Amino acid sequence: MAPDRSWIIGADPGCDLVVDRPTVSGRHCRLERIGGGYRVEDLGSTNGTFVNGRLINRLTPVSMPDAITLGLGVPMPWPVDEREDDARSVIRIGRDPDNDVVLDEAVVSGRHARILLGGRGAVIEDLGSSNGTSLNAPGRRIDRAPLSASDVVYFGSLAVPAARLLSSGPPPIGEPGGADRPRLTLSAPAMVLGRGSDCDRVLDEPTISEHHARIWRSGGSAYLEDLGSSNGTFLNGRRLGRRPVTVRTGDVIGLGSCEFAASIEHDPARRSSPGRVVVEARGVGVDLGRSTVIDGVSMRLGPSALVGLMGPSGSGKTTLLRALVGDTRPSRGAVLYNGVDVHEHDGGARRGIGYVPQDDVVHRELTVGQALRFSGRLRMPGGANGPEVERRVRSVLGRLGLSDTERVPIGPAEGGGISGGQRKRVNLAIELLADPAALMLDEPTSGLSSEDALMVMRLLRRLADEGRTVFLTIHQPGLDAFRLLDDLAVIARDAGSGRPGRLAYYGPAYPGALEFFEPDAKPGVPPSSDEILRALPRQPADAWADRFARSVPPVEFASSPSGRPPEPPGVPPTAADRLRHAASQWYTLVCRNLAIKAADRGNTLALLTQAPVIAILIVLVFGRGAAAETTGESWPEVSKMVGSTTFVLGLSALWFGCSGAIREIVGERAVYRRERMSGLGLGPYLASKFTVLGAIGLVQSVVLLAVVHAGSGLRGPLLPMFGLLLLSALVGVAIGLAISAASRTTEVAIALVPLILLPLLLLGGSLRPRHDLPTPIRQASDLIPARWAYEGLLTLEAGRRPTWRPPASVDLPGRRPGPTPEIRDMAEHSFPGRTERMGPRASALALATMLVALCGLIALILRSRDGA
Ligand SMILES: Nc1ncnc2c1ncn2[C@@H]1O[C@H](COP(=O)(O)OP(=O)(O)OP(=O)(O)O)[C@@H](O)[C@H]1O
Repeated sequence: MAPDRSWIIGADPGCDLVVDRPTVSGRHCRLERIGGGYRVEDLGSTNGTFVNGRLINRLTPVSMPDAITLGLGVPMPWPVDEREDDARSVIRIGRDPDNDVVLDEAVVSGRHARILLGGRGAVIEDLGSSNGTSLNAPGRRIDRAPLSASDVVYFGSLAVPAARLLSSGPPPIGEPGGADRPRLTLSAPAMVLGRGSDCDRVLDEPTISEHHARIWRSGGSAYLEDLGSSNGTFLNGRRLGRRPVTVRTGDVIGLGSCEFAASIEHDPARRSSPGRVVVEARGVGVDLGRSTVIDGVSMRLGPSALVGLMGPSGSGKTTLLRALVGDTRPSRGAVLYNGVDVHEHDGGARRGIGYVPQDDVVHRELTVGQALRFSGRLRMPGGANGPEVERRVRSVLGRLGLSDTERVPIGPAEGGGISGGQRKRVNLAIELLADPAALMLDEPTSGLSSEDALMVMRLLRRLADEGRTVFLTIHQPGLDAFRLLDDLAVIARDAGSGRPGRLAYYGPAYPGALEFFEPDAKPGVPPSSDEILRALPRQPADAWADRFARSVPPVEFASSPSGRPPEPPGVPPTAADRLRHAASQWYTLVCRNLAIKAADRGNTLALLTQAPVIAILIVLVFGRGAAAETTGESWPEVSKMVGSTTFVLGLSALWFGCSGAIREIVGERAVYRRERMSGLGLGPYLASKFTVLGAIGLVQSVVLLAVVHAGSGLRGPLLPMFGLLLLSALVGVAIGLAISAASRTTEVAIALVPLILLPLLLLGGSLRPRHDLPTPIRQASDLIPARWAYEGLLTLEAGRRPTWRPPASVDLPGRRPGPTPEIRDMAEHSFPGRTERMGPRASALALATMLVALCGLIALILRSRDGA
């Protein structure tokens, strides 16, 4: 009898029903409608056609409730016309608020598409949208196509994983899986089934084990797992192995001799905003130093997806993450954020991404509340005002369970600070202040206990469910944490080969990744993410990468910006706006610096006491040797005292400035780097450092001069001397900041100190008079700020000592013969041609020039590190 109608089903585009899966053959099977029923025939496919778990080799009668699978577990889609009556529910998708899934994006039409959910799978239909609906690549437009959870649907150019859409549908109408089977409804995140009284669903049947199976929801899908039962767990007639399998509404779950129809209830949080951001890596390669760390990485991070990145230590996870957030510029390829190249558009795109680096991006001296408020003022878009920042800080603290720690200093934990897990959450909280649409985190669970790690992962799961794209590097997560991931990316790199890390896998995390790497299945041992890392060394990284590339269709990218640009093009800021913004950043940073100094009492006390202590020491060492008339000292004694005292004065001011600044930048490098990515200006940053350190230098200069001037009997004019000391202190600050900016660690910065201090001493002009130095060294000494401070202070002092004459017997070596062996002579001798008018001016000018040059140098160093 001839069929009424027939459909060819397979992977070839010309088939009536296209199922584009690696295990499905080009023309896989034929479905026929005949009379009131259907029959199916395999067309010589490689992997076979199965009906209710049995391989068929001839025309086999089937009906809609039968489980028909193509190759390795791919459900056969029913022709949509046939299924219309069978469709148990419809998910409407579009921009209009009355859709089941609302995608509030310009590229999405009001009523864009719908998904028909039937007993055996789903079909998506475009509803005549303006920008079309495509499947798995932006260009592959469809009017109607079968849909599975692993597909990515493009609404215009906005990509949304199908898993997210399928989990958003309304509850099915009618009895799933046939009216004759009892329904097994998953409404909680997880459910254990078995005979034991502690099970979530107690099934008192002799063929059911104490703890028989578990069913749980994760990342938009539901999974069924056998818990080592005696009589097995079945899904649509196939016995489960050790690994969990995806379960959908309508599937038939068999436990021992009992059968149930699965009904997966949907998570209402997923229904409104499946996400706004697509992050794409297009063939990204990064060279660092002389080695290529990663190469050819292409991936697309969909909206509201929680994606993990695993790989052996040193494989390039952090490098990839930093390229994705715009912190490291790829040597090859590009990173796009909603179609905008993050590295080309300096600000906007980058600022839309929340990035939590491995190192803390908080000052440990501050309390949790202070850290968040300062960060909020610096980072919240559009220069948010005080009440807005306050509201946002309170809301974020509450959401992350940190309200109780608001007044607790951040760290260290052993010094009464918050715990490691709380600190990770504070770092995350800082990012959430600006409500980013994408969040990238470098090892957010490292160093945490398994409970804390799970808590952080649950938090990230929630953030992804709210519509964010969340991407994190992770080392060997526990099974519960691993299950929370939607997708997993794995980087493989051959240890010691010098070859780059390659993308070895990117796809569903659990159990998909375990299946891909085919770890050794040990009966009774629960599967674990460690098996992936153990499997990697079995093949070279290139072999994994090739195998992965063969297993999935090549990634295609949107050719035009996909979705909403990261920052709506508003009115460009005027010069006045920019100035106001810079002033606000400067003010916030000054307040934060002061708060840190106030909290860091030990360090600040040391900074403030060093001036009086050193001043008293100078007086004690040199006594009143400079007050010649009163002590009756001889000429060389007095000139030596005056020379040494003025030299040590200038040197101390320089030193105070330098030592106060040496840790300032290097000590907060991670914070600076992160804030710079989110729009911190270099000008306000440097200005804030000079403001606070300059104020400290000012107090120190006043104390130093007051004590030494009075104690040693100096006669130089106070105000000009103070001006020179303050300038010296500022140059010292600039030297300290330059060392701090150039050093990778605080230890390196401190190790560089003698390199600075000793030339100041040796070439300053006091230990060895300048004119005695060989010519090149003398010329080099003009670059030494201590020499200028000395000249200025000495000539000021000389100007006030015109008449004193030493005993005739005294002779100063190298002194010009003549009758006036005054201190003026010594100044003239050391700095020929400088009068008491010229000397201080030349010194001030030289010091000011050095200050400006050093500021330029610090800015250059910091700028060169921006993209490093
Ligand atoms: N600035 C740099 N210059 C040269 N090589 C670098 C630089 N930064 C990192 N590398 C090298 O790149 C490789 C990858 O480093 P990366 O930190 O990305 O690895 P990872 O997978 O995150 O490691 P881990 O898991 O240990 O954190 C390492 O071999 C590292 O030594």
